[in-house]
This record gives sequence, structure tokens and C-alpha cells, in this order.
Amino acid sequence: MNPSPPLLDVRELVVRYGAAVAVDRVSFTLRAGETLALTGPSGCGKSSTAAAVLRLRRPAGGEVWFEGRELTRLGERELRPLRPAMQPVFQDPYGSLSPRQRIRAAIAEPLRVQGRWDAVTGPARVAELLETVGLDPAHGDRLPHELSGGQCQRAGIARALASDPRLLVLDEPVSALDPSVRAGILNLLAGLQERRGLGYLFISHDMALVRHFADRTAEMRAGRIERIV
Ligand SMILES: Nc1ncnc2c1ncn2[C@@H]1O[C@H](COP(=O)(O)OP(=O)(O)OP(=O)(O)O)[C@@H](O)[C@H]1O
Repeated sequence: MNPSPPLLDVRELVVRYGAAVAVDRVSFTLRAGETLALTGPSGCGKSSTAAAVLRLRRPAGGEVWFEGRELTRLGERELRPLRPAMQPVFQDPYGSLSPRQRIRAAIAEPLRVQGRWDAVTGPARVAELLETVGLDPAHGDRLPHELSGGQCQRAGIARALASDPRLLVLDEPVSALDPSVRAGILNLLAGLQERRGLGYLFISHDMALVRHFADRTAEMRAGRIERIV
């Protein structure tokens, strides 16, 4: 029997900004339920790799296979139905939510955009997502600036989960948070992964954190992966 394909299989990925090569033939795989960390110094190409995987930026070369499909040659229309399955969580919890949108509406938005909103099941789904990330129902009525950084990051995770993703691309998800709330977010992520079999591409410059949290770590330098341990 053939083993199932990896969740994500990145082959010889190249990202350029004009003539500058930010990501230089980077390859790695990620399985469902696994965390692969991308680490390395500022400017080594971690976020550019993430952006190319999510197709927020079109790669200049290489292939990105997601659940057995090659994405780099797909147009925006072909990508659209695949996008919900791969969701980003960014460093700045406030920046990833609209400042004038209440948390409940922010979590509901992916359901509406994807045509999965239903007047009966929709609100219940949002309530369930709030609970899943450890927020009270009352937090749903607030604006992002009325939440703490940790609560806001939980809301961002709930919004990502609304799309029923299989892959989360976590770009420095706890770096902007107080050390005292980091563990809570990391425990939440670990629990979600265990229950849902999510794959995590986890970007962090914090080697101690990565050693603790990731199954494998790809060490990047100057656009290349030097080793995966
Ligand atoms: N929009 C852009 N335009 C031009 N160059 C860019 C752009 N974004 C990133 N770069 C350059 O690409 C290289 C890789 O940057 P990238 O942000 O991917 O690295 P990083 O490892 O995520 O860094 P950091 O930890 O500081 O976020 C750097 O030299 C950076 O200056």
C-alpha cells in the first residue's frame, strides 16, 4: 500500500524580490499532525517561504504540493477552493483582525465568504469556536482593542479554524505576546493539533521555543535551509 502523500511537500522553492533571491531552492515536507519549525536570523527568508506556501506571493521557481496537488501553476480561480485549507496566523494579533469588526463577526466572516453561513448553525458554530480557543461568549461582542494580546491571538486562531484548515502557517505567533501568556497560546495550539491532526509550519527565531514545540526544525540562513533536525 502506498503511504499517503505528505500534507505539504515543498520542492526547490525560490522566491525573488526583483533581482534579489530571498528563498533559494528550499525543500521540506510536513505531515498531518506534525510541526515543522522554520528558524534562523532576521532576513533569512522564513516569512517569504511562508508567503509562497500560502501563495500570498507567487514563487519564482519550485513546486508546492498540498494534499497531493501542485499549487504553483494554479491560477487564482483554481486556488480559491483550496485556500481555506491552509490558514495563516500572524505575529501581530491586532493587525490580523479588522479594528472596527467585532470578534464574533470576524470569526463568522470566513463562513460567510465560503458560503457556509446558515442563520441557525452559524451563530452556534461561532460560539463553539470561541469556546474552542478558550474565549468567553462575551468576548465575541468586543472589538479587537478591547481584548488583551493573548485573547486577540486566540480570536485570530478561532477565525483561522472557521475555515476548517488542515495546515496552519504560524508566523511568530507568540513573539508579540507577554511571556506569561505565551504558554497558554502554545498549549492551545498543541491541543488543537492533537485533536484535529493539523499540520503546523511554525516560524520562529526563538531556538529554545522551537526545540520545545516542534517535531523537526529547519534551520535557514541566507535563503537556504542549512539542515533539518
Ligand atoms: N516585500 C519585499 N520586498 C523586497 N525585499 C523583501 C521583501 N520582503 C522581504 N524582503 C527581503 O527578503 C529577504 C528575506 O526576508 P524575510 O522577511 O522572508 O525573512 P525572515 O527570515 O522572515 O525575517 P524576519 O525574521 O525579520 O521576519 C530579506 O533580505 C528581506 O529584506
